Amino acid sequence: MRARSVGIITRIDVKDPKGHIPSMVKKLSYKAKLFLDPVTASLAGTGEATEIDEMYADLILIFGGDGTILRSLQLLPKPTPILGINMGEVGFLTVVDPETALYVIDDVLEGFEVVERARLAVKLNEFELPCAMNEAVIITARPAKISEFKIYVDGKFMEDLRADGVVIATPTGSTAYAMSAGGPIVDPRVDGMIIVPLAPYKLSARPWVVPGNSIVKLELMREEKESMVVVDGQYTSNVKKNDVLTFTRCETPALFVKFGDKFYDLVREKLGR
Ligand SMILES: NC(=O)c1ccc[n+]([C@@H]2O[C@H](COP(=O)([O-])OP(=O)(O)OC[C@H]3O[C@@H](n4cnc5c(N)ncnc54)[C@H](O)[C@@H]3O)[C@@H](O)[C@H]2O)c1
Ligand SMILES: Nc1ncnc2c1ncn2[C@@H]1O[C@H](COP(=O)(O)OP(=O)(O)OP(=O)(O)O)[C@@H](O)[C@H]1O
Repeated sequence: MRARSVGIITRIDVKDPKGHIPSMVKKLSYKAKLFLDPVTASLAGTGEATEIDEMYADLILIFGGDGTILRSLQLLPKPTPILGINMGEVGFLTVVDPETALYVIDDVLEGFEVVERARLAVKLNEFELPCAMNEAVIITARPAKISEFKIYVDGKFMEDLRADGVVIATPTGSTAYAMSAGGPIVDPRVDGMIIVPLAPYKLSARPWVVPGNSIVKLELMREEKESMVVVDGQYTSNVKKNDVLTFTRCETPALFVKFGDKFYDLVREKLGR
């Protein structure tokens, strides 16, 4: 693919002492039509800004950490290839080092390949929530309270759990919250959905991996204990007894610019610390 228009999104509290972001804007302004989010426009000293939900571009550059990628994915108006430049702490999804970004972009503008990453569609009863790149977490609204729910896969009863909650993750999200909760690390090329109980009050409870095209349903059982569903740490909604959450594959995967095959290096280098 080639990019004739590029959107640039920057983490709100970014620190950029070396001026990587204004340099990128200047360089790209000769090569492509640019859409700058308000943070980027202010750093670059240009008057014109475009909100993320108005960025109809061929390519999106994101200066930030993983949270900035997750947030942008929920706001972008159409599926667009993303290249993340790490201006955050961990940067598992932001694979380009800011020191090399100006060189990397030359190659990318010559043409790039796109990798699809599966997302999760989340429904609360009949109401569609934003698709999850990492996961949906169902968790008690009050700390140190226990929730109770039943999980079904393709109409078959899987198990009932009393627990703090449960994480339903994509393979991409397997290295995030799901990993911390004891779930397996899953290569993102695997077509699967990961179900990880959070502090289950049950000796036999274990994480599950089910096929990526499964229909997973979760039914809340307890009346008096309110819970929440949180999508990618960005979107939150309250859930209550008899609510049913449904998880399926999202029709629109996330698109990332292919940048080496770094998954195992990233796991070793970023999560092994
Ligand atoms: N105990 C935990 O591990 C825990 C708790 C809450 C949220 N999270 C994760 O945080 C994400 C939201 O990110 P945020 O930056 O807005 O919140 P945040 O600032 O609280 O950061 C959470 C951390 O998770 C890392 N992370 C996010 N996605 C990742 C991925 N796919 N692989 C590896 N690491 C990843 C981030 O780099 C960051 O260090 C959620 O989707 C959830 O996965 C993790
Ligand atoms: N323009 C913005 N407006 C509002 N919130 C933003 C904006 N940019 C970033 N954020 C939020 O700020 C938080 C911190 O950003 P981010 O996760 O990118 O950095 P980080 O946590 O240091 O990096 P990492 O996730 O790689 O460890 C995230 O929750 C993100 O959603």
